[in-house]
Amino acid sequence: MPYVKEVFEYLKRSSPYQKEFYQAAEEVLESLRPLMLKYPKYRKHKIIERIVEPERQILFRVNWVDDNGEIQVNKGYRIEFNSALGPYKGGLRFHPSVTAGVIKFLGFEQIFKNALTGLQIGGGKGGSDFDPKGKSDNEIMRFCQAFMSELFRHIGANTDVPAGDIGVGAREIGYMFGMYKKLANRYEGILTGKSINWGGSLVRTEATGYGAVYFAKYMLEARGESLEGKRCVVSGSGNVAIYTIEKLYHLGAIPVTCSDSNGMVYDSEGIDLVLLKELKEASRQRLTEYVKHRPHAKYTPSEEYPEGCNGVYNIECYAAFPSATQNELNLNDAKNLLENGCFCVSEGANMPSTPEAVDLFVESKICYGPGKAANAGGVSTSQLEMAQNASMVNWTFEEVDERLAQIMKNIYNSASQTAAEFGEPTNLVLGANIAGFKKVADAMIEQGLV
Ligand SMILES: NC(=O)C1=CN([C@@H]2O[C@H](COP(=O)(O)OP(=O)(O)OC[C@H]3O[C@@H](n4cnc5c(N)ncnc54)[C@H](OP(=O)(O)O)[C@@H]3O)[C@@H](O)[C@H]2O)C=CC1
Ligand SMILES: O=C(O)CCC(=O)C(=O)O
Repeated sequence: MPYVKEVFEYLKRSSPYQKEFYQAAEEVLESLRPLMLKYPKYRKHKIIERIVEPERQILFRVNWVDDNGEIQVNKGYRIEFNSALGPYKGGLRFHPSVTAGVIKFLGFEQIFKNALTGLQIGGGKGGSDFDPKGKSDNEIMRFCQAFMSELFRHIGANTDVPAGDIGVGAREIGYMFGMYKKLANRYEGILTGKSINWGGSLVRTEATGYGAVYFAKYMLEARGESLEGKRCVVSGSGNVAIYTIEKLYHLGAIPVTCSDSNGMVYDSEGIDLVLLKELKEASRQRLTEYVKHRPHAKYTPSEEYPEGCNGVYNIECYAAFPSATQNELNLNDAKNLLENGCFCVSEGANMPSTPEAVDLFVESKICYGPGKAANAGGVSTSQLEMAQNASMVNWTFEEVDERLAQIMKNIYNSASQTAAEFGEPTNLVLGANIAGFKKVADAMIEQGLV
């Protein structure tokens, strides 16, 4: 269909140098071909042309002072992509690799992910090229305050509700919330991922990792399989990776790897979760420390990974949980996984697999859960936090966890039923993209040209 191609060419011309955004947009647009043929109304209302343009993009300067008294300057971003289904919702990423194109890809994915949850949340994302690594706690606080001193005028409990992502966890959310409260003179739910002591929800910390494992469980159950007793590989060692590992243990699986940007750990006896939490959540150390406490485990620096490969995906496993960052799993990695018997890939990270790797997973008909479906547990639980804030109640851990599991099941059902409706029952990329798009597109039509 030349129409989709034209929109894609337009995007490249009008938003130059945003390769991650083109990648995310191309995957969605390609999936939409059968839907566009079946329902001409989407073309009539120019939904594709409208949905690829953010409703608003905010780019701002962030000045702050480091511990040596030097002035530092970073870029801040918030993209308010689509509000057809509710207030803009999506995390903030602090990482030196952040660019306008990275934030745009993340915001674009967020529209469809949030729609899939079935909850009333629109799509947004934000962040900064600030590098939290090696910064003192005071530097982190001053940066977060400076960032919020501009962001506060754009967000609101019913307007735009950011949360965490790479480099933004409970500590950063706390500092940003404090600054918002001071500037706005209001105590309200303008961020999620807050501490339990002052408005957070139980399970939000665990939600993305738990959700990715629940999603794998539902994909496998549909094929008469399970994770019990199975060896699994996990990449990353941040929030998503840690709670993926935790839930894998709950289900009787054996997670044997984790990684950071410098290298990976292979622990054939299973990752020591208490140790990993201590190293990453409490003392913020590198994974090289892990093997000092677990001498039988093997640490491989990333320079020693087989050429063109991510070492994590070279380990024999039944299921893989990419939980670090975009494009961390390429075609070589996908081939290695399949050759080593991997039958299930559930993406905790956003767009961790390259397009060639995605194609191979889809062709091979393994259980493949794309990020916008498999990692939607985080944002879903953020919405549960918003619901608790709005009604001034607190739900128990079990209550939130049950709702999370049910939401992940609904997402799986919606993606797989849509995939079946369009003639490719195992293709959850197709199913997730069409199901998410349709919800947003119908809302856009019903709300008129705004
Ligand atoms: N937190 C959430 O609720 C959600 C997160 N996600 C996605 O999950 C992924 C992980 O996020 P999260 O766990 O929150 O972030 P964290 O900052 O807690 O952890 C990120 C982990 O990924 C590693 N990593 C980051 N960048 C790279 C890179 N370029 N190469 C190799 N490793 C890298 C980090 O290693 P190092 O410390 O060395 O940088 C770290 O181990 C991201 O894709 C995020 O968008 C998706 C949905 C919700
Ligand atoms: O919890 C949220 O609002 C957003 C989580 C997020 O950034 C994501 O789903 O990628």
